[in-house]
Amino acid sequence: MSSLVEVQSVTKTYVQKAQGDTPSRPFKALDAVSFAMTKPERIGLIGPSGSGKSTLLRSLSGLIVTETGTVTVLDKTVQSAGRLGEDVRAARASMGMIAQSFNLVGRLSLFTNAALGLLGRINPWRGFFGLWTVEEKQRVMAALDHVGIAERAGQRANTLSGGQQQRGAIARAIVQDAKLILADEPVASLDPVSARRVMELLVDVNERQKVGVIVTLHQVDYARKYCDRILALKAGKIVYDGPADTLGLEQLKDIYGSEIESAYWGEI
Ligand SMILES: Nc1ncnc2c1ncn2[C@@H]1O[C@H](COP(=O)(O)OP(=O)(O)OP(=O)(O)O)[C@@H](O)[C@H]1O
Repeated sequence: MSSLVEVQSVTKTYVQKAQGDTPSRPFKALDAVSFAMTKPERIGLIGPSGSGKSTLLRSLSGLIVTETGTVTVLDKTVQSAGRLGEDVRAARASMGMIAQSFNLVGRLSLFTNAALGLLGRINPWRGFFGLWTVEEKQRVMAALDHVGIAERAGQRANTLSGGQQQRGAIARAIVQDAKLILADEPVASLDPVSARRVMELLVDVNERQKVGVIVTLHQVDYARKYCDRILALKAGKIVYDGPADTLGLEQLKDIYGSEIESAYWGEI
């Protein structure tokens, strides 16, 4: 395997609707974005609101199809020149996705939600009827234990706290044996203690299981603390790609402008 993720010159244009006297016009949500992850890293994707973070993350899994450029994950083409690759399903099978909320199927138990990580590799009917083998059950319980919520296995997902649901989504990615986790604002709606626990778990799966992590974060502080590399977007362009600890305050002020005070709690 040459790289976990390779993004080459990806551009995504949306049409901004007319407002008042201003006619509708195209604008680039992603503008010739390129980067690669050659070993399992933790990349924090930061930038002001509307800078293109979610668009970039969603294009990595092919949920958003870009006009130009190529996205490759684990040497499988997710998309190229505006078309999904033939390998996109195989690529997705190795990606664990974690969103800000609604990660789990609310009416199903936590156990079943985590077991859904097995679906890519078993007969879907067996999954549909919950006919898991003993080994599969053990695998699911081990993952729930790993994220510290095994005692909640039988509980309906919609009765779990936000932090427990996020941990359930991480357990599902572990069960799936994901090689890459794509997390879109996974801690945005959590209290600080739950947020810290979720970020620590992402560090843990990265370090112990060698899973690459790409996580969008509103809070720069989390990116600096829990990620080893930061990609900063501004108006659809990458304006910083480097170690988390060398991203300086002046650069941050330049990236965030007036949003800096809500994006960064450190000393300004
Ligand atoms: N379907 C769409 N149609 C039109 N414009 C869109 C669409 N999806 C996103 N955009 C625009 O593209 C830009 C980038 O959006 P994106 O959600 O990627 O930003 P973001 O950095 O994740 O923002 P936030 O931090 O606020 O979530 C924004 O200006 C957004 O309004």
